[in-house]
Amino acid sequence: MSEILTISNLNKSFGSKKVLHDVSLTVETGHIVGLVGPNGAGKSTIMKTILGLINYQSGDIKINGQVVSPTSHQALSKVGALIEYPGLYPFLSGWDHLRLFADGDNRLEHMQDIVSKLKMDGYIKQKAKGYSLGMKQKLGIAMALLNDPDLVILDEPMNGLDPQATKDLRDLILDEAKDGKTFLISSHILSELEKLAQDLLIIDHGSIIRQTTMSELLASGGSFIDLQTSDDQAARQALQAAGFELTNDASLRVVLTDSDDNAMTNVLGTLNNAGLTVKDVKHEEGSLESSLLDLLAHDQDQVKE
Ligand SMILES: Nc1ncnc2c1ncn2[C@@H]1O[C@H](COP(=O)(O)OP(=O)(O)OP(=O)(O)O)[C@@H](O)[C@H]1O
Repeated sequence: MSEILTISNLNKSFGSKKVLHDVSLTVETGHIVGLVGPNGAGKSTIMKTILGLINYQSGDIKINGQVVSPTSHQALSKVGALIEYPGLYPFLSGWDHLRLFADGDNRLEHMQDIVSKLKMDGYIKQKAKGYSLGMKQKLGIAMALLNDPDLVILDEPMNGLDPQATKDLRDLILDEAKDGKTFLISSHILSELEKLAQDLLIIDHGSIIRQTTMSELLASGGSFIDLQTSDDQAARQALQAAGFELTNDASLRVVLTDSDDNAMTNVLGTLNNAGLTVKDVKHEEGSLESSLLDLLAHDQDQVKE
């Protein structure tokens, strides 16, 4: 496997405020990588430094082995990006925007192709000043993908997209990744990222607290049995007395361990023996959201110590 992007010991301050602390990460060629973390953690700042849009105090950013900085852009010729909101000219049409950005021999073909894939045919010839948030966002994504980049950096690309447009974008990203393109995507819509990303970079307070794969993180989130009974308080006591681990929240949730193959039977048997009626039961796998919240809570505890 080769790495298309490597960042080593990146430090960035705005005035006296330090926002990136020794950030080191790698992005494998052809992978879809999610960059996740709380508001203000430093996701956009990392993306902007990768794109040479802002300077940094120390560290090293390389794309395909070439250094990137505000004064060294060569490697960025094969990078497409959408950061925050796309800067659009209100009196030009979407098609005009694409024409301004399109490069290479088959540019008209590429433009039509991306317009069709993102289902923008109906309004692409209209002036951008009349576009909705989602239409603008799609145009920004189209511009990022237009010139067949090797690496695509998307900051909150699902912002403003309706469910159909979100699915269209997901399918497009998955298709492009199959053809070997690499994506670095930040998003707060974790359920969407869960369907897309195979690798994850988790950032908190300007530091990468974990670089992992989606499957590894989800597996670490465990699985559960969620229950509703005729008397949840009595059910909690009966299950705890029988040795089951329960989560501390208000719901009645049994934590499953790998070693317990008959957990469902045993849980239901325990409740039955206690004379309780089970009204609802669900087997739930850990989600990206729950795994991430656990990790961030753990990081907060370490910051306090
Ligand atoms: N131009 C700037 N001047 C001063 N501080 C800035 C500037 N840009 C960002 N910051 C600060 O840097 C920190 C990281 O911001 P950044 O926008 O990278 O976070 P983020 O993870 O993208 O957040 P969000 O999820 O809210 O978009 C924040 O504390 C922010 O206030």
